[in-house]
Amino acid sequence: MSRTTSALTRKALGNASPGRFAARLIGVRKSHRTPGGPAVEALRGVDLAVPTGTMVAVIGPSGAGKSTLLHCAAGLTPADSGGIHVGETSLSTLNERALTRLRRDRIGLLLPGFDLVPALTVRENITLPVDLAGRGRVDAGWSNRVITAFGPANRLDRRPRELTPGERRRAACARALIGRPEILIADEPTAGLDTRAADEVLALLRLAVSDMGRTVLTATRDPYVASRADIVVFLGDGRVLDRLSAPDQHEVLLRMRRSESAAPARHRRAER
Ligand SMILES: Nc1ncnc2c1ncn2[C@@H]1O[C@H](COP(=O)(O)OP(=O)(O)OP(=O)(O)O)[C@@H](O)[C@H]1O
Repeated sequence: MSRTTSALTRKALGNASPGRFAARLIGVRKSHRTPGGPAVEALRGVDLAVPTGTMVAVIGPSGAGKSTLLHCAAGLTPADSGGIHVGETSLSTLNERALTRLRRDRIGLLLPGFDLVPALTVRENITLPVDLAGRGRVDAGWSNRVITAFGPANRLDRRPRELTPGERRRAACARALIGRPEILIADEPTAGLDTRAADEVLALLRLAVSDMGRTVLTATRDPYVASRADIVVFLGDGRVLDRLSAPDQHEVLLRMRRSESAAPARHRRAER
């Protein structure tokens, strides 16, 4: 993206009318500092808009900055510079307490390592966030919809170890949806699953958008997963390299290859 286009994109994103976007990142930069080592620039000025009621997939190779982007969008990691908005709220205006409340009330998280609690049943796992936050915050109708969306009713009173890996991931997905979040942020939601199980998880994410009116921001390395999104954003070396609407898998693969071959040249230019 040229400097002028990027500046225009930032202006457009910054002026976006309220409600149109569930999340916006405007010129976000983020470096990771390691003790004694050089800082790693994970995001180098990322502009990204996630339209309300869509599924947006960020795709890129390992180290492209996908997880850092998702963590910044979720308010889990502060950006070094740039703007991050969830709905109309600018994260930089929030203190730690308000940020915690925003994450609890408005964002659903499906992140690696967010495993189910082994001692609880599937139903208890799914409703855990609302039970911890205090009953009554979410209406029974919504809870029932989410529990039904998880899938087989006869699995609800089982422990996580009795489920298939796909069912466990779907339960984690339902748990992320139970608080009726404006946006569900899912990092590699199908990682480690076979095609069938991955399809079941993707079906639930699609349902969250089409039937439940949620917005999904996800990250993946898998072109098939990305092709199930409404918009695909290609990330490489901490930059947005390309975007694609209404993707098909073949086109995602083509653009991935194109982005990957363009990235080193871009990188070389930036270092001069
Ligand atoms: N906590 C951290 N400390 C130091 N460097 C980090 C940290 N987290 C990420 N990085 C570095 O930042 C860059 C982007 O990492 P990130 O995990 O965001 O990429 P990714 O696209 O999600 O990769 P993957 O697909 O492998 O998860 C990488 O070079 C990574 O090594």
